[in-house]
Amino acid sequence: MALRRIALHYDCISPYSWIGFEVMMRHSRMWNDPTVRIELKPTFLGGIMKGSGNKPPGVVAGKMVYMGRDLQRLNDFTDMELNMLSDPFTTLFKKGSIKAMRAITAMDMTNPEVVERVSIEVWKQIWIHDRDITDEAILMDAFTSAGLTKNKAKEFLEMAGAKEVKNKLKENTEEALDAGCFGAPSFIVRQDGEDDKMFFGQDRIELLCHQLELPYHGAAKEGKIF
Ligand SMILES: N[C@@H](CCC(=O)N[C@@H](CS)C(=O)NCC(=O)O)C(=O)O
Repeated sequence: MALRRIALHYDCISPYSWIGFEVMMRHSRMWNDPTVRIELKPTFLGGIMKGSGNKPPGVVAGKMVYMGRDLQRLNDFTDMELNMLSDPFTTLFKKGSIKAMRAITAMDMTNPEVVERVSIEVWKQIWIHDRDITDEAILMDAFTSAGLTKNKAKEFLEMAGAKEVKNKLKENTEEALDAGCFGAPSFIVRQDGEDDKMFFGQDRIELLCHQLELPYHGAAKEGKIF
């Protein structure tokens, strides 16, 4: 069978991206299918919002309240321990995630094997510990918790300022916009001879599986997301 590629566009500022990432990676391991390739695409959600003319759910008061409840329900359903942020407005809209996502992009360009572990540790810092991921010391903690040496972690933080890295993050973001993305996580399915198909949300992995005729193994397996 011809190769099916699934581009997973995510941003660590987005808790739903974390869930989508874990669920997709678990499915990929369970499928163990050489005709399916997951391509991790660190993306800048702020750029997606701007480029698509969308607004983050948090700017609508009711959606922010709902998101808090939704995350709690997701915790109850899985073994995740997501916390609502103590100051969501500052964390999500003033501080953002660009430095973290640029550093992860630098890893993707040079050491892609660390991207999965590091991304998860960055999500933990913000969405479990409510820590400031614009602070380099917090990012260092995340990178070293993922197994990087201090020197290597520092190197990636420095690389985050490089033009090629900034351009690559922009490129991933534009690629998502071109496919019609307006939020995260987004999954773009690519197959030779077929139009690209975009799926928005961790809760649409079931439909993605149906589209690709791949087994869906649930949002959580025996209560575990991982
Ligand atoms: N139902 C989706 C919601 C995902 C979601 O709300 N993502 C936010 C970022 S954390 C977003 O991009 N929202 C844009 C929108 O809802 O239009 C899911 O469960 O994954």
